[in-house]
Amino acid sequence: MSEDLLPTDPAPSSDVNRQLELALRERDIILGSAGLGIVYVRQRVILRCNGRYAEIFGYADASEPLGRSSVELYPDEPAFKQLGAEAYPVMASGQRYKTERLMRRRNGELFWASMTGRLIAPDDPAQGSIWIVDDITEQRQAQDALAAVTAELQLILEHSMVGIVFLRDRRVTRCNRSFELLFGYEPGELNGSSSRQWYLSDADWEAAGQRCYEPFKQGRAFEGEMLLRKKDGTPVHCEVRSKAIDVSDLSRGSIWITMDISARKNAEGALVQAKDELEHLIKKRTRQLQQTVLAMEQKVLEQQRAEAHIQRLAHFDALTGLPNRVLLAERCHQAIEIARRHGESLALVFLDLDHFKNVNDSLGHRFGDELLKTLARRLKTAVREQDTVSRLGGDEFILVLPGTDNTGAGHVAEKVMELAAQPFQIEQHELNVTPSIGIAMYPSDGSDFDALCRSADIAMYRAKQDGRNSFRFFTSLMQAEARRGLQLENSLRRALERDQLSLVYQPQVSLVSGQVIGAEALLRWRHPELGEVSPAEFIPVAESTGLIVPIGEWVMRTAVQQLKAWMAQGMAPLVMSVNLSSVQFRHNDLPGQISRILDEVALPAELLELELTEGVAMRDPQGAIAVMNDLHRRGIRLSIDDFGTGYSSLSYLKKFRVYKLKVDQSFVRDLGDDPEDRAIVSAIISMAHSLGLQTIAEGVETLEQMQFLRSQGCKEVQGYLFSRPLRAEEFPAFVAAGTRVLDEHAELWHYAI
Ligand SMILES: Nc1nc2c(ncn2[C@@H]2O[C@@H]3COP(=O)(O)O[C@H]4[C@@H](O)[C@H](n5cnc6c(=O)[nH]c(N)nc65)O[C@@H]4COP(=O)(O)O[C@H]3[C@H]2O)c(=O)[nH]1
Repeated sequence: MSEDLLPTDPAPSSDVNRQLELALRERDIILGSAGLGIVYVRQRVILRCNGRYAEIFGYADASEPLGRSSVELYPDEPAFKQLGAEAYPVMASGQRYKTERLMRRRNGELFWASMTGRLIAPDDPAQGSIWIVDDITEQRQAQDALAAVTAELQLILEHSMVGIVFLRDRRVTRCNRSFELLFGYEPGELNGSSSRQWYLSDADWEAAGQRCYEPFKQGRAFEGEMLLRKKDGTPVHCEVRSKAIDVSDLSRGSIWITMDISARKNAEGALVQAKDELEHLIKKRTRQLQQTVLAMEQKVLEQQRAEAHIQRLAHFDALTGLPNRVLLAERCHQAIEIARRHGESLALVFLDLDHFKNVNDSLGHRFGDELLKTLARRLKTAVREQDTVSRLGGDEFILVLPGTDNTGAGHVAEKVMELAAQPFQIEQHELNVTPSIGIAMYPSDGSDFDALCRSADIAMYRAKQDGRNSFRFFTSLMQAEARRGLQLENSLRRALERDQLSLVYQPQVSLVSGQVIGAEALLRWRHPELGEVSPAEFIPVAESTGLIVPIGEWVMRTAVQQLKAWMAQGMAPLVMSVNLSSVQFRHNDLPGQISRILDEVALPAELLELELTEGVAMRDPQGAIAVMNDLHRRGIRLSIDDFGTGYSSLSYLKKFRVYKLKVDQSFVRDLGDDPEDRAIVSAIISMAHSLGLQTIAEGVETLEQMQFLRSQGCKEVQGYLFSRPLRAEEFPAFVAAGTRVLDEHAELWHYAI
């Protein structure tokens, strides 16, 4: 190998030669075994090289390159020259020249070579140079790869969107721009600084260090969210992922990948808030809905109740709970239908309490209501399951009794009379009432509900007329009378305008002086077809239709005009009594109306006397007292007509501004043979005296009656004994002859006196 590298020199002596030869051999062996290529080049020609050199450049052995131009070893001539230009100045200064270059193998392949060259004689470059060459292609490739990876990593680091920081001993060794931007630092500002600065507090910093220690030690990544701070102190939510660079040596530090999640956190916060608000809203809405639903349920319930109530009201009487007229009509229609199909009869019983109004007026509606409720309960006990007991209103009840004939209806009516007759104990009061009952039968008295009602009503009315407290079956005669009532009503409407009304005057005589001291005006109606109609028949019709108001005014005006006319004819003044219906009495401005008439006629008020029945004060005693007071103030006299027949309350009587009581003719009629009537009449007269009231008795037909009345202290009388009601033109003559009547009975008269 030595000959491969060095020129063979002649040996100076055998020993010396021998030693030199050995030394050269050692050197050759060393060079030959060297792992690096070594070449001796002079004047661009390869003079010597070792095996490794030949191997590197692709020669078969170390002898093959010898004598070849070293230029071939370069990629091209310029490369060769460039090396020469760079290397020879260095080598000429005695230094080694070191470079890494691309060189060319024998097969033309380029490879990276590290080359270290030195001139054998720096002062004589022509002596050539020795180069140590190594094939570093693999190393360069590895370096390139590493550089590429490093560059890539650098790229990643620099352009990563997330912040990346390398810490050692918790100080920044390196970080990317994103990390700096994340925390608001200038480029490079963080290098070498402590990580403490982006923690909010020492405690946080310590805690973070402790939290990541364990994962680092185990080679795991630490992951978590942290609230950190920017350079200016602004808090920033970060997601952090960190790992020790070398698990076996934690002192080599760690890498931290940091991401700003403030936006996400804010969004999450906003989301949580929005969710909370939504939940709150939903809860509120749910509450509202629940309330609405509740309110609606309540409303529906109320509606249902109201409907049920309306339904009940529509079909049942609120006071007694009995079916009302509507339901009664329905049931009656059904019952009639069944009766018609089976050819059966049916009874409709109309019940009305006598003088029930008095209970209400005297004790109050509460008592009246209680009485009606009790009566309703009693009535239900009187009938069968299939019967209907209903209340029409007021004190009117109707019973429908399917499959009932006259006998059965009569029994029920008697039973009802009994039940109604039993006293009603309401609070501390024991009340007694009597019913008047009318019965109509299907099919004889009506083929439908309305017709049966009308018939029963007529029958009931008849029961009342016949003295009340009784029952009557409807008859065809009643039908005729009812028809007449209707006819009267229609005719009465035109009676005034057709001048069919007139007045007659019944003299009133003083039992003290025997003189005619007054006249009672009594109304007469002469109908062209019906003839003379009794006021007892048409006055109730006039009252029920309200016609009594204009008729009454006419009576008043006619009566006072008549008195005025008589006086004008020379008759001594006397008192004109005019009957006043309770309907008139309740009419607005009665006192004013009477005063106007008196003014019109220019008659002193004290010559007019108004006869009121006891009933006028029943409905509204206080109002009646006020009207009486008003009339009294105007100087108009008041008397109570038909005294004893009504429902007088003595306590009210004392307050009434009346000056006279008129004893009803029903008591006078039987004075002769009824001790009870005598007792009543004497009681009325003495009571009147004790109240400071005068008395007049009506319907006096006999001397006995007159004598009795006079003996009891009654001062005035009227009746057929003295005179029937007279026509106006007859009256003055009677007054003139009046004493004659008494004269006829002068003996008795004197006896009586
Ligand atoms: N049996 C008998 N009867 C006698 C006797 N003396 C008089 N009468 C009659 O008895 C009635 C007395 O009148 P009244 O009690 O006010 O009863 C009156 C009165 O309540 C009412 N009335 C009559 N005219 C009017 C009027 O102008 N206005 C009002 N509101 N009612 C009147 O009609 C009722 C009946 O009147 P009249 O048929 O005129 O019947 C009169 C009269 O004709 C007698 O000795 N024996």
